[in-house]
Amino acid sequence: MIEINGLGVERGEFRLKDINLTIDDGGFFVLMGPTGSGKTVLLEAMAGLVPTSDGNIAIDGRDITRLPPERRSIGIMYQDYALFPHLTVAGNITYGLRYHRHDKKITDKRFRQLVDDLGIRHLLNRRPGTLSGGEMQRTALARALLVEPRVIILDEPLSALDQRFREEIRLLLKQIHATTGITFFMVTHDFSEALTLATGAAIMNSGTIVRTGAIRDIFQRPGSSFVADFVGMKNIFPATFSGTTATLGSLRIEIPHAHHKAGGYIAIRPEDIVISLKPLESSIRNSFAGSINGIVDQGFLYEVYISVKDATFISLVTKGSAVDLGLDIGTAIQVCFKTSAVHIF
Ligand SMILES: Nc1ncnc2c1ncn2[C@@H]1O[C@H](COP(=O)(O)OP(=O)(O)OP(=O)(O)O)[C@@H](O)[C@H]1O
Repeated sequence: MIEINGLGVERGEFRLKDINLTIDDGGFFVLMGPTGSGKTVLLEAMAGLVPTSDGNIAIDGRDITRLPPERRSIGIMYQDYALFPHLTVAGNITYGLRYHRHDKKITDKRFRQLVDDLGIRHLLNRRPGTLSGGEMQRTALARALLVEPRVIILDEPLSALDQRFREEIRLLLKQIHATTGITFFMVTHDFSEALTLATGAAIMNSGTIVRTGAIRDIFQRPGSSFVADFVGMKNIFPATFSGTTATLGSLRIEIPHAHHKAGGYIAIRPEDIVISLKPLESSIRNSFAGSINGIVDQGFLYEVYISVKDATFISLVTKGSAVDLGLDIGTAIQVCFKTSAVHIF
């Protein structure tokens, strides 16, 4: 278990203040927050790369706050991978071992297993400059894992990859997490990534943690307007699935592809919900009759709350359209969204 109590860090003008987190053993913890909120500073403080000014960090009850990085049992994989250009892939992967006492026989076996699991055996003699993004990533991951950390810290590991590799590495991370029992602590900006990987999450803003909990809970009950705005997806509903249909109370919602999990959630971004006075004659498959039960002024836009049977959908509407449509409380309105706008998790 990782326990962070009242942690403070000073970096120039920036302050990380009173950080308190508890992360269970073997969890997959995700840290999110706007740019500049202090996520990297927190990771670096945990890894022992920047000094702390207050509080402490313990792993399994052992206070590591003053220990040097190599004695913390924490592996870190940086956003830019930080591979050494003059070393081969093999040299990069084994680099960390020089700071760790280890049994050569066991480490050699582990090395072979890791390069096979990560599919990089054929790259061992290459230098980082000749590798693709995905290959650099796997090399960095192998380096962080070879020293057998209790915790692995990943700073936006998927952000530099194109969509195809992201999916692949995401699965790989999930698999490594499941098979090694290592606790993962990952920064990401990607909500679908967080939703598929995380067992727990924290949201940061301006150097403090503003919300912790299960990621789905954070989506459903943000607890503050900052978190609600940050997570952005406001239309989140529990649903059951059968083929390409999600059932939400008495509503049947068409979804982009067949989904076979019995229970789960669907989410639709408010900007993806179109409203009209009559059902739309178009390819939009989801169209439901409802009535307006709230309108909130958001500056350039109105946030319009529409009740449809057991659910309330939120749509973002420009002020011009609101006037054109004559929107008011009680107006009967059609809620429409494409199947591709339905996110499933
Ligand atoms: N060495 C430093 N000296 C001064 N200020 C720093 C230093 N390192 C970080 N900061 C500042 O601390 C703040 C938090 O930076 P940090 O890199 O942790 O943000 P982040 O949440 O990881 O952002 P991003 O999502 O963009 O990676 C920023 O304002 C940054 O400029």
